[in-house]
Amino acid sequence: MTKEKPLHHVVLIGFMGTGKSTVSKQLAELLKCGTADIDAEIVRREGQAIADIFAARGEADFRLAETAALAEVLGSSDPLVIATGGGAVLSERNRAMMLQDSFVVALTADPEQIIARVSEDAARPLLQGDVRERVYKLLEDRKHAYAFAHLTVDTSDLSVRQVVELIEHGIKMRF
Ligand SMILES: Nc1ncnc2c1ncn2[C@@H]1O[C@H](COP(=O)(O)OP(=O)(O)O)[C@@H](O)[C@H]1O
Ligand SMILES: O=C(O)C1=C[C@@H](OP(=O)(O)O)[C@@H](O)[C@H](O)C1
Ligand SMILES: [Mg+2]
Repeated sequence: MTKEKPLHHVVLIGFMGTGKSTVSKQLAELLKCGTADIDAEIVRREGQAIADIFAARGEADFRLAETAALAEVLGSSDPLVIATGGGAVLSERNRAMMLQDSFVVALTADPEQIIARVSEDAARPLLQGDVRERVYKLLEDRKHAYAFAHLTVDTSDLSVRQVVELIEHGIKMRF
């Protein structure tokens, strides 16, 4: 009988504005482990802001940089809480890497909550123009994209602290 490999990292997936970046930092504090945000890693590796990579090099190039950053971070020997960008799950290769030795948590939120949260920050290149229209269109395109997670947390009516505690509980149940 083959023994199941222990899960090393916690990976947060989910649509833009569901709270991945914010939750990852607080969850890492609670779990007393390191943290990484793939968007921040891309900026560090490429020496360019996310919006500038989209504008100057296009989305396909951004996705290549995203896969490279994800592979590097997942290779860390220290256990990490990892916030991905909302589109990282669109690649089969990325999904396979995430499932290799990580506990994958999907964050969700109602469309109107997402719109309210992302409207505070105009930096997301895929939400330029009519934010409401863009969010509804992308939510439809990605409606099944986050279903591969081990655990899904609807953050709509929860504080960041409550989300963090639910994930901690889910991790305890899993191990
Ligand atoms: N549970 C929550 N309740 C209210 N606001 C939240 C919650 N989680 C995140 N936010 C806010 O929503 C915005 C987007 O959060 P962020 O962590 O950047 O999301 P993501 O990384 O998933 O795009 C931020 O202003 C953040 O403070
Ligand atoms: O959903 C997406 O395709 C994207 C989400 C963003 O991250 P957040 O989900 O953290 O906003 C960032 O990676 C980029 O703007 C593309
Ligand atoms: Mg983020």
